[in-house]
Order: sequence, then structure tokens, then C-alpha cells
Amino acid sequence: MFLSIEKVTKQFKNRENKAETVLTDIDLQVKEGEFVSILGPSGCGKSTLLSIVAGLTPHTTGELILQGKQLKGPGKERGMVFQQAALFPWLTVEENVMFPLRKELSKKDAQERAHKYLSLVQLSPYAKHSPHELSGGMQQRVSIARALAMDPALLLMDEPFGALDEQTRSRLHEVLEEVFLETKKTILFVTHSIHEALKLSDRIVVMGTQPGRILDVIELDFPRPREQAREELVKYEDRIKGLLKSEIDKVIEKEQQYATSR
Ligand SMILES: Nc1ncnc2c1ncn2[C@@H]1O[C@H](COP(=O)(O)OP(=O)(O)OP(=O)(O)O)[C@@H](O)[C@H]1O
Repeated sequence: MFLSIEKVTKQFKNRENKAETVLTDIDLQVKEGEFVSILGPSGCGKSTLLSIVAGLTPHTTGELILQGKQLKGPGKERGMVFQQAALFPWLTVEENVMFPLRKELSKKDAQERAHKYLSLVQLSPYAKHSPHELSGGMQQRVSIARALAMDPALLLMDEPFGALDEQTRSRLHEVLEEVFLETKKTILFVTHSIHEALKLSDRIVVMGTQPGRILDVIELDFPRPREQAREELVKYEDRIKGLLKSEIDKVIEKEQQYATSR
């Protein structure tokens, strides 16, 4: 298996310094070249899980194996894209993409690689621009190019389009779909949006809360682009909404109990 997440749990210390379980028994197998979305209510541990896979947050128990190797700490086989593009404002677009490559490649090779990925996200004409001259959506495309230019085996994306308006988001879906089909990268993608997950993924991992755990894994065996399968997707949408509704009801109930106990 390309990526194996086995019985992973995570505990954080809460404000009273007591261990609180935020992820329990996370088991997930990801095949090479798969696009897997992680969907769930706020606070169910999506970002924590992605951060554990990235090696940025240590897990408490369990194992993570990528391409046969146990994961411990960060590594260049994993690239990360966050909600905020976080580009260096004093560097050009091209220099931002080249920046992480400069340790390993000559300037000429780094520039060639940067151009290849800027072209893939359709930003070649903006290579010499400053990040502040670009819209939020374009900046996020630069950060995708920067992550891909390192040629990671696994691309991790944490709500990458969460801060963008609906139209820009749609445009970015098209760009990401093209990147996915072109590079055949394995992608683990965290999102709040059912539509986004249905549009982009091969499988959707639906998570529940208190503690964060996997409720269901839904396989979407439809040809891309997904717009053509709109009617079939509605059935999946209803199923996911049903799963999430009972989770959100539980959160509301717990909040009410907490409020009345004070
Ligand atoms: N460093 C930390 N210390 C203590 N608790 C944390 C820490 N990071 C996350 N948590 C807790 O872990 C739980 C899961 O948080 P996480 O951000 O992973 O959820 P999420 O599903 O990504 O939420 P959202 O969709 O709102 O971003 C939350 O209850 C959060 O308060």
C-alpha cells in the first residue's frame, strides 16, 4: 500500500492539563495516484490528522507507513499546501517557487523546474511579478506550484481554497483537477465542503467528532469531470449530509449540556 495509517490516535493536553483524545483509531489506506478528501465538522481533527501525516505533529499511538517506510517527522516525500499561500513578499513568483529547490539544484535547473510547474498552474506570464500583484487565488496557485516543484510523492492540502470566494474556488478546482490528472500525484485533501470533495475526490473520508474518528469512507467511481455525473452525486451528497447532521446534533447537545451545567 502506498500510504498506510494504522490505528493512529492523538491526545492533546487540555486547559486543565488533562489528556484529551482528539483522534481515535484512525485506519486509512491510500493507493498511489488516489485523490482522497477528508471531510468533517469543525474540530473533528482533520487538520491534526493531516499534520500528523506531514510529520509536523507527533501522533500518540499507531503507525504511519509511506512507500514501505515508517514516517517519523517531516520529510521531502511529503509536500504541504495550507489555507494561506505564505509566499515571501520580497521574492518574485518564480523565485518563491525556486526557493526550496536552491539547496539541491543549480539556479538554471531550479528555474527550469519552477517554470514547468508555473506553467502547469497556468501562471507562466506572472513569473516575474511580486506576490502582492496577484489575487488570492493566483497566490494559492503559486503555493501549489512551489509544493509540486519539490516532486513530493504525496501532496497534503489543508483547506487550500477555504479563504477564496466561490468563483475563484471553482477556477482553482479546474486547475487542481488538471494538475492531478497531469502529475498523477497522490493527494490528501482536507475540506469543509461536500461539493468540493464530491467534485475532486476518488474517495471521501467522512470524519465524526468527540473524539475525531472515521465514520465512513465513500468511493466515487465516476469519470472526470464530475459535472457529468451530477445526478448520481446527489445521492452521495445526501448520504454524507445524513452522516454529518447526526455529528453536528451531537456537538450542539454537548454545548447545551455544558451551558446548563454552569
Ligand atoms: N496544539 C493543540 N493543543 C491542544 N488541542 C489542540 C491542538 N491542536 C488542535 N487541538 C484540538 O484538537 C481538535 C481538533 O482540531 P483540528 O484543528 O484538527 O480540527 P479540524 O477538524 O481541522 O477543525 P477545523 O475544520 O475547524 O479546522 C480540536 O478540539 C482542537 O481544539
